[in-house]
Amino acid sequence: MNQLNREQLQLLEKAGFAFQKITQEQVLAIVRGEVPVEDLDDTSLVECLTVANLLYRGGFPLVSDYVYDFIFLAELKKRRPDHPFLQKVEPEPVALAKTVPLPVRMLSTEKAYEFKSVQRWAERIRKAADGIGVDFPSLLFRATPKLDGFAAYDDGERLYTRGDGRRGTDISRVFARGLQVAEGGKRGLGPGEIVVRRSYFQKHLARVYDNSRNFQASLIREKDLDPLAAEAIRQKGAVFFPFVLLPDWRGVWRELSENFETVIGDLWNRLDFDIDGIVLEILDERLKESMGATRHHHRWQIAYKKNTETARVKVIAVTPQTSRSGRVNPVAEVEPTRLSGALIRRVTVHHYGMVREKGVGPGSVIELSRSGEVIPKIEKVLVTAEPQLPESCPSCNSNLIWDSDYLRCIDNMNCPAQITHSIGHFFKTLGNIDGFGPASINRLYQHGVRSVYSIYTLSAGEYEKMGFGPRQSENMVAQLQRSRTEKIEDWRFLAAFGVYRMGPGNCEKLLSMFPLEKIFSLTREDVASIKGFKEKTADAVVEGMQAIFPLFTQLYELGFNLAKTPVAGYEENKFLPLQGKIIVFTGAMQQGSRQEMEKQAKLLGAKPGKSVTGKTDILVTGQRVGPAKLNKAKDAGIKIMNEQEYLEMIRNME
Ligand SMILES: NC(=O)c1ccc[n+]([C@@H]2O[C@H](COP(=O)([O-])OP(=O)(O)OC[C@H]3O[C@@H](n4cnc5c(N)ncnc54)[C@H](O)[C@@H]3O)[C@@H](O)[C@H]2O)c1
Ligand SMILES: [Zn+2]
Repeated sequence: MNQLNREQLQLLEKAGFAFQKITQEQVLAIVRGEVPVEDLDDTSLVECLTVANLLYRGGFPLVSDYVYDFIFLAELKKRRPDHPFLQKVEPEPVALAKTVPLPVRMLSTEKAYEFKSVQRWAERIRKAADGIGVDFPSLLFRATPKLDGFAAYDDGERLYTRGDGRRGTDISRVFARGLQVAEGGKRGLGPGEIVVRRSYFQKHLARVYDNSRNFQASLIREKDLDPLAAEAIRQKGAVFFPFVLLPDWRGVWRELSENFETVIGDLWNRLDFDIDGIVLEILDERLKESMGATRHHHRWQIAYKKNTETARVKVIAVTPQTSRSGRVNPVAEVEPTRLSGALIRRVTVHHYGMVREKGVGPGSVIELSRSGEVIPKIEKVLVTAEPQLPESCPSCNSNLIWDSDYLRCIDNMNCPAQITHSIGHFFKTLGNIDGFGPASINRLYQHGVRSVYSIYTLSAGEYEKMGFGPRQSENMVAQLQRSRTEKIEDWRFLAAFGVYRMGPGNCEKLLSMFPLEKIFSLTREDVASIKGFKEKTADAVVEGMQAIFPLFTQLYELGFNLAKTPVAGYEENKFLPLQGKIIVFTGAMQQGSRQEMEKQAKLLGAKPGKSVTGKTDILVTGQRVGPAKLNKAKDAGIKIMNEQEYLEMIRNME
């Protein structure tokens, strides 16, 4: 694709769009993945989004939804979260025509391409429900197929396009032309979409149009209907489908989360219409009202989408890589291939068991997808080849053993890969220190450094002797010093040791049940009592804790500035009313300074936070608080109280 096609150019022209900052060639180079979106300046990026959006709305999309959402939009969100383009419903090109106010606002939806994002959305709903006393476990969710048609609103008399969400265009003419409401429905059922039946499209239109999106626009055209459109309307191949008539699934969050794939899969194939996702929403009107909407989407609704783009790639070689834990992971080097906006050269294969069984070797062909948001995944092995299995560790050359599906290097005392990756993991997890990337760690290793502890004990002079520059050496020592004196959560510190299964999340869980001083005397029963742990993993965790004990003690005694995780139900804190709550104070307070309020909250067991994050429980607002901050908190489902409400609450608690 070197040029936009005629239809696309016409669409842009009709919408009054002119290339200004960016050229047509540049847009296409971006679409082909030759120019990364990161290289665009803000104006060009927005221009690129505008082009993609206009072409999509007009029926001739330039890129897939995934690329649009996760390459283009995501970049703008990252750079300019407040950019006006993100604050509104992406406009339809027909907005140039005369518009009329819509009877209700019609918004876009928030998107999720991973179950994890759906979980985060549910978490926000849980918080909002707690905030107004709605019982979350019994809250009903509804899932419906997301029709991939042309959005419209039917008030019984007129039919409107969605327009900019507030004002649409009157397209009642399509009903006058005989368009029917789907499923024997009647007029006036509110929002819905004009859609084309899949079977009808295949039989009558596929020869002329690439997809039904190309065809949809012709149904609402102002000019005389073309014969294919007239016929599709007459034969009910095209209909207006109000959302209230959609087949659905209803149930509580627990059912939904436990059977997510099944619920989604069942709905995905229920209709004879193209769909581009499943819409999830809650049914409680009071909660919906309290959660409200941004200018872009309702907070109580989300669209789960799938990235269906796949690519077939040829494997050039499979390279073994020893990880921190001693697992030897197969990494397939592939012929560079573009997939959903990224150039892919290497793909991690799950394990050597898969390499062996599925025949992933030089010359094999694999099918990749990017179902998640970043990492490519191997869907299938299409052409097999002789696998090459390493016999010894690529790093230390010692023999490998099979541990179920994994190959493992067991010489963890002397394996350079295991040692350097563990050191790297420590600093990366600590997250408050620069200058200890792979290159520096490898140099340290070459000069005999084997543990994080010795890194902390080296002087600037000693770093210089290893070949680090004088300024760099000074800086490394200063960084190390700072990493010990700056406050850091104890769970983060523990997670840095990289015990099996003990990532940041589980460390925080563990430390909210047992204080740091107790964790080396935990029994397997203690560990198994943590939610999500089974006996077998508990054994491994206890063993892993024993293994890090010597290093942990060494480092701990250097005196890190650890912030204790409040221990729930632990004797001394038992009756604190705000136990474990993360509270952020913002704005000018009346009762005292913000510091004083924070101190008081701490005494009641709370953890004051500096800024609003997903973990915040309560935002207490004083005078002069900007709407941006409030909206952010609202978006995250955080309970918001003004100073008076807050003071009253703690008075009642005390
Ligand atoms: N590929 C591209 O170039 C390109 C360009 C622009 C936008 N897009 C896609 O479109 C998205 C934005 O489009 P949008 O603003 O129309 O939002 P959207 O795709 O989230 O759609 C929101 C609309 O979905 C409709 N809908 C269909 N089935 C529904 C159901 N069961 N329940 C409720 N609503 C239902 C409603 O009309 C609602 O207005 C982007 O995030 C991207 O995925 C793609
Ligand atoms: Zn090794």
